[in-house]
Amino acid sequence: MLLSGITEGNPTVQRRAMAKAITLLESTRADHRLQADELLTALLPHTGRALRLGISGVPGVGKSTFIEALGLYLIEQGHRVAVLAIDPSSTVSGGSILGDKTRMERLSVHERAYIRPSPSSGTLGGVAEKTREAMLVCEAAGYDIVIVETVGVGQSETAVHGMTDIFCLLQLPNAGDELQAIKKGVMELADLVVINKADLEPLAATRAQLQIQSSLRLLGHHGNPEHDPHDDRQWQPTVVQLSALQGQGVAEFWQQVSRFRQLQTDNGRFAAKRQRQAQSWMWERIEAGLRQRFRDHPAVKAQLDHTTEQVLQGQLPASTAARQLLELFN
Ligand SMILES: Nc1nc2c(ncn2[C@@H]2O[C@H](COP(=O)(O)OP(=O)(O)OP(=O)(O)O)[C@@H](O)[C@H]2O)c(=O)[nH]1
Repeated sequence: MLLSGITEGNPTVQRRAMAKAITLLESTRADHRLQADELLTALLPHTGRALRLGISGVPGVGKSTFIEALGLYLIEQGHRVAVLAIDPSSTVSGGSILGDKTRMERLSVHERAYIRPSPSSGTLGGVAEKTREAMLVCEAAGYDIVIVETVGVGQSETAVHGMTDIFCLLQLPNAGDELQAIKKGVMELADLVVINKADLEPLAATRAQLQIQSSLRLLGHHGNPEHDPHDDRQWQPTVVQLSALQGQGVAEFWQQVSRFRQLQTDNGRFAAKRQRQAQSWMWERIEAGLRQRFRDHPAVKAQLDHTTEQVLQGQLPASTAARQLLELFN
């Protein structure tokens, strides 16, 4: 029922089915998880056709303004747009700052848009897993552009980068910010850097664009040794200027995204990246699952505190402790 509601339902039925499916995916009950896995497997043949776009940037850089402008532009072009979010703070506070519907007032009420806030509990890995699964639901429902948004802090950017086809980093025009991004290692993740609020400081925006463009050339794409900065059949990370507030530069931004898609499809990297992502996703979840089972194992549970204390007191080498605990798990 849920399956046909998602793939074939009229807009109202579909929206309800999507919300139900995503709630099911986010549930922690074991029986729900079984149903969710069945649903995902059934949905899989209907997925994979959307473009998955990751967007990050520090609070205040203009993500919501940009996503709203981009979303409305894409809808005008005939697309259907889903917006999902990974908010690391939600895992701590239980509340979500991202994906709040009031932030994108026009987009959120549009019938060709679907906006879902960040799942609000669990580890970052868990939250990312649920978002990735929600993305599949959106794709099965025929949304051909899926935007996954995150704030420019911590590991959440790596998570979003790991589930999207193209990763865009929003930056402010004033100098200095780009250096921070380079330091944090986020710049290497970016396929496309957007200097937003270019209307406020046009000169600074141009300066930032040039600076970042040359840093990106130095960094090499994603630290990938196979990347050749002179090969025009490969995507070269690009910097664009934009004013989300005035809607200026949105079409140019989309042109770049389309060029990325075309180029990377032609050279085989688009498909290869998705395969790599699926594989590392599988391993990440296996590792997370094993860690949880290890912690829940009765014999390990009984011994863990004591052994940890011994390691802390310098009475037992950490590696020996690990071996002993793993022995108990066996
Ligand atoms: N001048 C100008 N202001 C902008 C532009 N884009 C966004 N703003 C303003 O910047 C402020 C922050 O924008 P948001 O879109 O809420 O920023 P955000 O990054 O989504 O921030 P959070 O929603 O807190 O994560 C708002 O007051 C916007 O109106 C722009 O291109 N030019």
